[in-house]
Amino acid sequence: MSTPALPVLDLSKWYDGREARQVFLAELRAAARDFGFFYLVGHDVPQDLTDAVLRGSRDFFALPDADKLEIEMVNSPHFRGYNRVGQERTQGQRDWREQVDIGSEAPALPVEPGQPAWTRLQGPNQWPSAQPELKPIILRWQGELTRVSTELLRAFAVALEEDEATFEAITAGTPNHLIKIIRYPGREATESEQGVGAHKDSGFLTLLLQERQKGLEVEAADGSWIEAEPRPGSFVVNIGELLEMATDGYLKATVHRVVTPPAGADRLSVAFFLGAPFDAEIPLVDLAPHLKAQAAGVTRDPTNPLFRVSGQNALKSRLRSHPDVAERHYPDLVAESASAAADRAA
Ligand SMILES: O=C(O)CCC(=O)C(=O)O
Ligand SMILES: [Fe+2]
Repeated sequence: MSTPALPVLDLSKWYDGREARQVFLAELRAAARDFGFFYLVGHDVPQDLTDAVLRGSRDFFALPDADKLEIEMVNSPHFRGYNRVGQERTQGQRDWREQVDIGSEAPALPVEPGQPAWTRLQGPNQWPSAQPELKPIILRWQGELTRVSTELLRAFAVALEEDEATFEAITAGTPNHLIKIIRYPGREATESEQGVGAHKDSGFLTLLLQERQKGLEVEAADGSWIEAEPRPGSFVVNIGELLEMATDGYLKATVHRVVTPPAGADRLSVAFFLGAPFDAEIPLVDLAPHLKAQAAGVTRDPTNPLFRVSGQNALKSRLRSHPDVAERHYPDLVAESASAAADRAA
């Protein structure tokens, strides 16, 4: 395996006495500031579970279309379930991938007048009846990755010279997350190469499991693209827009994309996005002056407003990525944003 351009961090150092912890924190700060991306090893997620997740993912995508479409996302007001290739969009362009979205398991809240629209994001997942073994595997995965990402967020707080519990409002109780099981089919190079278009992740932290095919690319400070090849036993970790916002840009959310594999190959990955509970306000960390002096501020993008309430951010991202779900389950909001756009154009 070639030497990776992105740093490799070992989470076992965080648990391994004071000196090792200090080394880990310095590495974490540097990786987060220089790239916003790193590989994580030493995380203690059992290999047999990782293998089962990858096998279960492969088995799902090998099911007949009818079994996959049984859990099509458009059935779900909570944006859970299966999307066919080309169904999802990034920056208005079709992504060449099929995928299943699975969130925190919770009952849907009653839809009542006056409730914010994002309360409709909470709800049950859709599970394929043709593959009953998938649900217990993914629920175990949710538990393990919640443990790792919660611990990482504690480490980030300490690396920022804050109390370990700074982000407790995000991770206490049942933290909010989204798992995306993704398959990128291969394609002739003459077609679009957009597996997923260039974007930043919208949550706090992302932990990505890659199978064997490369394709993930990370934007470097000079605008070039760094390949983040699969490394067995590791996760690729990156910072999302909410952690950038919480730290006034001291930690940064980095743009990345996936390039479609060549015809005849395909690529499998499983992403875990740690978000904040929908009703949580994003905490704004009051950084020590010497850190504040290095904080770049939050990137402002008029086409991508950031909100303090987590659910508002989550709904914004979901409506943008899944216009079919938006039209079926949120017609009021679609009409509202169309008229706001018309007002702006007038
Ligand atoms: O599949 C991957 O490697 C990355 C996917 C990704 O960046 C995303 O879904 O946000
Ligand atoms: Fe991403």
